[in-house]
Amino acid sequence: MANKIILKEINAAYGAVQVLHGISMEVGNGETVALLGTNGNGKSTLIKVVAGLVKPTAGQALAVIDDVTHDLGKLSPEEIVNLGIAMVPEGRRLFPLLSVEENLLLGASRPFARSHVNETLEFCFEVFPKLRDRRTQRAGSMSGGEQQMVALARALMTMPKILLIDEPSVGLAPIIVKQMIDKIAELKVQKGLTVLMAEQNFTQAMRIADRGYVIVHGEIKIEGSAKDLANNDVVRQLYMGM
Ligand SMILES: Nc1ncnc2c1ncn2[C@@H]1O[C@H](COP(=O)(O)OP(=O)(O)OP(=O)(O)O)[C@@H](O)[C@H]1O
Repeated sequence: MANKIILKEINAAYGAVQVLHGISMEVGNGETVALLGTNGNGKSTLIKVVAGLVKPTAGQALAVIDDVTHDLGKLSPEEIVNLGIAMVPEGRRLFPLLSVEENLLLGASRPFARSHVNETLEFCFEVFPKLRDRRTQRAGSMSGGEQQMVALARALMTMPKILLIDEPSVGLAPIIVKQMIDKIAELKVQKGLTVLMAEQNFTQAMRIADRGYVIVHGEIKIEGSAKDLANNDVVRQLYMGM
């Protein structure tokens, strides 16, 4: 059964300020697609459109879940989570005073996930053994990398089919970024996920992405495979200073 995202000519605005201009893109079943671009170009806003947190002012945001098409513009964020689309927000947004385990359990709020909570929690602890060791520790006292693990695991607790990940590498040391990106690739295979990931770190993102889209000032400027993008002059200028 296929799980996809299809965006058609999406515009989005904060008040009078339009930040997305006619974005059309697709994330195919089982694909990992990277949304690339430097700060403030609209990556987070686009992720939020898919999560239902920002409503498009024009265009259509569709998700296909188990072969059924849904219009995301007409659904609440909660309904979108219930469909099987989970977001790992930028900056992790954990409950700092709650324990690691309590944060994870809050992820299992949708009815389908609630009935599988024990096995999903066990799966998360197998993926991130450190979280099992630290299950009673307050999330706010974990390191940045550990907090990113909690945020990723909390999204997995919703038992998603499509995973949206906003800037997983922000504020993390290079070695931790590499581990986190590897973990996302591993999870995608294990769970057969469709993944849309916003990331500024071009090299790390394109290590695991099947394709990428580069957003500049709220428009898609370039799209292609990792190889196409790495050979593109504009990308080389933007990311590699060449
Ligand atoms: N809640 C908001 N209200 C008003 N403007 C906003 C809001 N959120 C984002 N913006 C503006 O929208 C534009 C796009 O921001 P967005 O966060 O989508 O970019 P980004 O590429 O994800 O960058 P970053 O990695 O810094 O989050 C920016 O100019 C930003 O200032």
